[in-house]
Order: sequence, then C-alpha cells, then structure tokens
Amino acid sequence: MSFQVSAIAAQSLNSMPETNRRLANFPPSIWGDRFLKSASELETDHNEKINQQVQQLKEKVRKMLMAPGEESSQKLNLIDAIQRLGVSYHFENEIQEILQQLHKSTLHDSPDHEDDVDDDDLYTIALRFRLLRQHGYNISSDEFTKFKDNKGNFKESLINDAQGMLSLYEATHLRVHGEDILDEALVFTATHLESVASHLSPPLAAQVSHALKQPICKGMPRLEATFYFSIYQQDASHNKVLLTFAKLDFNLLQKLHQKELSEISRWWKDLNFSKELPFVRDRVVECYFWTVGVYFELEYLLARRILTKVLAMTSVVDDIYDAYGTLKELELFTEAIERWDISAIDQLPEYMKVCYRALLDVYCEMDQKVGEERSYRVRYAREAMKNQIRAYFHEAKWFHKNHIPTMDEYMNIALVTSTHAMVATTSLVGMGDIITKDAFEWLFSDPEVLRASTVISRLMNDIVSHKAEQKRGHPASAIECYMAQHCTTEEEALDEIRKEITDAWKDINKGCLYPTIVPMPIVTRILNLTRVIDVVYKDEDGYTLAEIVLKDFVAALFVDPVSL
Ligand SMILES: CC(C)=CCC/C(C)=C/COP(=O)(O)OP(=O)(O)O
Repeated sequence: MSFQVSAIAAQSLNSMPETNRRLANFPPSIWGDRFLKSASELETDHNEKINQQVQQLKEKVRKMLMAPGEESSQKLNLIDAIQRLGVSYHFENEIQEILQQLHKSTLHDSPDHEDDVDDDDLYTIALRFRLLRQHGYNISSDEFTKFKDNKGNFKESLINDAQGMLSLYEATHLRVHGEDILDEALVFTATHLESVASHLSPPLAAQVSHALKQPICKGMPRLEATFYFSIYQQDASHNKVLLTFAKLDFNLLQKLHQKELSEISRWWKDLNFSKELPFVRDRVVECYFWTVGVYFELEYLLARRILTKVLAMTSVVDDIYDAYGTLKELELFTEAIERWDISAIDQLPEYMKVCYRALLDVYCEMDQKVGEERSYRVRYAREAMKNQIRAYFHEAKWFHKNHIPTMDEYMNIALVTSTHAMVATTSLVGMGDIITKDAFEWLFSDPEVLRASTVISRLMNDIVSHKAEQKRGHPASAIECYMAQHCTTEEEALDEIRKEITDAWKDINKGCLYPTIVPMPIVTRILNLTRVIDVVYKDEDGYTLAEIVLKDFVAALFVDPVSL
C-alpha cells in the first residue's frame, strides 16, 4: 500500500513566503487518546495481591529449575519454555549456571554427558545448540554432520520428524560465517517444514507456520511470549505453575507499561504537534513499542522514558528533513543543532522553533534525570544526535541536487540516517552502573555488531519503503543506488541486498558470543534493536503504516491482558 502524496504550494504555517513543500500525508495515529486515559485506573490493591501470588509462583519455578537429577533434555525444555514464555529475566543467574555446566560437559564429553541416553536426537541437539548460542557459548555446529547421509545430504528420514526439523530450523538462525552446514540445514528444514506445515496437528502446525515467518532468535521476546502462551497451553505436558506464573507476570508488567505509556502520551499531547506540526507522523505509541523491544524489564524504566522521547523527536526531525523542510530551512536547522543552544532558536522559522525547543528540552530533562555523575552519557547521546542530523542534511542535499550516490557513498550516510547508531547510544543513557564511558567509546568506534545491525536496519527499511518514498520524492534508497551503479533490474538489486542482510545477521550472531568487548547487556540492546527492525520492516514499512503492521502487536503488548 502506498499513502497519498502531494507536492503543494503551501502557505507556511508561520506566514513565511509561499514555498513548495513535499507533504507525505502520513496516515494519522490509530491510537488517539487511548493510552492517555488509562493512568488513573492502573494503581489498584488488586495489583498488590497478584504481585504476592507471582512471587510465590516464581519461587516454585526457581525450585524446579534448580532441582537436581533431571536429565539434561528435560532441563533444556524447561529453560526453553521459561525463555519463550518471557520470564527468563527472573532467572538469569540460574539459567547461566545450568548452561555453563552443560557447556563444560559438552566440551569435555564428561561421564555425565555420556550417561544422557536421550540427548542425541535431532530435536535435543538442536535445542541445546540454540540455547547455548543464545547465551553466548560458541558451541560447534559439527555435531549436526551426524544427521547427514554418505552423500553429504541431510537424511531423508528427518523429514518425518517435524519437531526435530523445527528445532534445527530455529538453531540455524544463530549461525555465523563459514557454517555451511547450517546454511544447508536452513534450506533443508525451511523447504520441508513448508511442505508439511498443513498436515501437522494443531499446536505444531501453528508453531511451524509462525516459525517460518518469525524465527525465535529474530523475534521480539515479549511479543513472541504472547504467541507462545497458547502454543504451550495446548501441549498436554505443559507445566501449569510455569504457565500461570508467566501469564500473571506478563499482565503485571503490562500494567506498568500502560502507566509509562500514559505518561509519555501526556508529554506528547502537551507538545501539541498535531496542531503545530500536522505534517509529521504521529507515532509516539509505536516509538514506545520500539523501546519496549529494546528493554521491557522493570529496571529499565528511566531508560525507556528517555529512549522513547528521543525516538519520537527523531521521527519529527526525519519528516522535516525528508519532506516538509526547504533546503534553506534545513541548513538553518542543521546550524542550530551544531550550536545546541536555545539562543540559536531565533534564526529558525516558527514551525522549526517548536521542534528545536522540544528537542533541546528532551536532552535537558535527560541531564536532570541521570544526574551530574552520569551527565557524560548525555553528551555522547547529544553527539550521536548531531551526527544524525548532519547526515539528514547530507541526504537532503543529495535529493535537491538529484544526486544518486554509489552504494559506498550512500551507505556511508544512510547508515547514520537509519538512526540505529544514535538509538543504540541513547539506549544506554538511562541504564544502570554497568554502563561506563568505555561502552560509549566502543559504540562510537563502529564495532562490527553495531555496523551489522545498522546495515539490517537501513536495508530492510529501504526494501519495504523505497517505492512509496520515491513516489512522493525522497533521497535515493539503497535499491536505486544499487541499480544505478550496477545497471541491474530492481529484482537483482533486491536479491543482492537481501544477501547483505543475511550476512549481517551472521555478524550479529558472532558479536553476541563470548568473549565480548563490552558487557553482554550492552550487546543485547543492539541485538534487540535488530529484532525490532525484523518485526517492523519484515513485509511493509510498519512504522509509517502502523495500522497494517504494528496495530495488533501494540494491542497485544499494551492493551489486551493475557487470559488466564
Ligand atoms: C522509531 C524510530 C527509530 C524513530 C526514528 C524516526 C525514524 C527514522 C523512523 C523511520 O522513518 P523512515 O522509514 O522514514 O526512515 P528513513 O527516512 O531513514 O527512510
């Protein structure tokens, strides 16, 4: 779908002379005041009771997890269920301890490991591989060779083992460069799962078709949990304590998210952009969804508030640079951003003043909230935003000159305008003591994992949005640049770009393995940001066309409680 486009001769909102502006006529927000209203309803005694119940159930789950003497395959299944139901954040140390032990026994082939009679089926081996890789252990993929025949193909008999194939399929998404066996395994499992999906019994059939669209490791954990509740419930051997705990915990956290979203919606409404800047996308709810994809846990409350506000403001600035602003105005705004001083506001047209003031206010609030000791974080975040806006201006100049850059030239700038590096930097500002100056320096050194994540963000966005953007008038995207440079068709350009995305995921997987240069929670932010991209830009420009893509996801996370 493409939205209506018009280039109009508009009287500027602040009686500037008549100017030719591109208006994208973005679809309005679908949420209206929905999240604004709910704040007062949220704090109830009822929550307190549920809180107590959750604590009791949590202890029961912890005991199950730490119970000695179970076969490792059972433990793996329990860990997998805990993770997929979205509650592994309660048991990080316990899970780490179990997997560390398992990894040791896998490496040394200890007697414990040999005693495990049930651990050499495809399902269990692939599950163990996935869980260990997900937790940063660089376990070898060689073990999968035993599922090949003497011609080097995966054995035909595996086709009858849908559970095993699904488990292997999920494991392949953690592959790094050079793991040809997992490349082959992905083709093998995806092909056969597609052909058997419709013949499988209900929970497995739903699981397979979901997995083919959204593999676990690329999905947003909280969203995946909402899907997995019903799958797990239909499994006759499911653990009732765990399921009840996970559902109650989900609903409790949802209340907290609703409260935050209500506060953020209030801030957004008070900015009055719908009147002052009616030509920009109104997507504050989707920005909060994005942020919850980066971190959903209770402890990241401040980090979420900071990141959502920056995302919402970036979206406004993006629309001004991509569409509404004239080149002259953009030059003025870019200069004002370099100065980063409220006195620079005088040089701006009225509509830009509104945006500039709101942007600076967000960073002032950030400074106040993090306190003096952490104000260095805000300086990094500000630098990242300046880089971002410089790059926006660069793209705007290309557009006004009708310049189609080479791919290298394009990527140099477009990786910055993807917002990803700026968002990753800003995501650390409100986090706890684990963040140090070194973490920011690392981000600013363009590490491979961040670059890969940025490549995915830019290219996935371009694939789904370039047609509508070109129609309304927008700087060339990767697709136009690639076609012009290599004289290819659009389909050929898309094939090449999709390969780059696949390669970039391998870099991300590698970057998430120990040893990492910075603490894992920092790398996890980058991984989570990439997952958001996979969800938002999989088939459509889900951010702009929020009604088509994100509406149900937003409702699942912030509107509908899980039924018990
Ligand atoms: C939630 C986030 C990350 C908000 C920041 C604003 C933004 C750049 C959104 C994507 O817009 P786009 O698809 O128009 O980007 P581009 O102009 O780079 O194509």
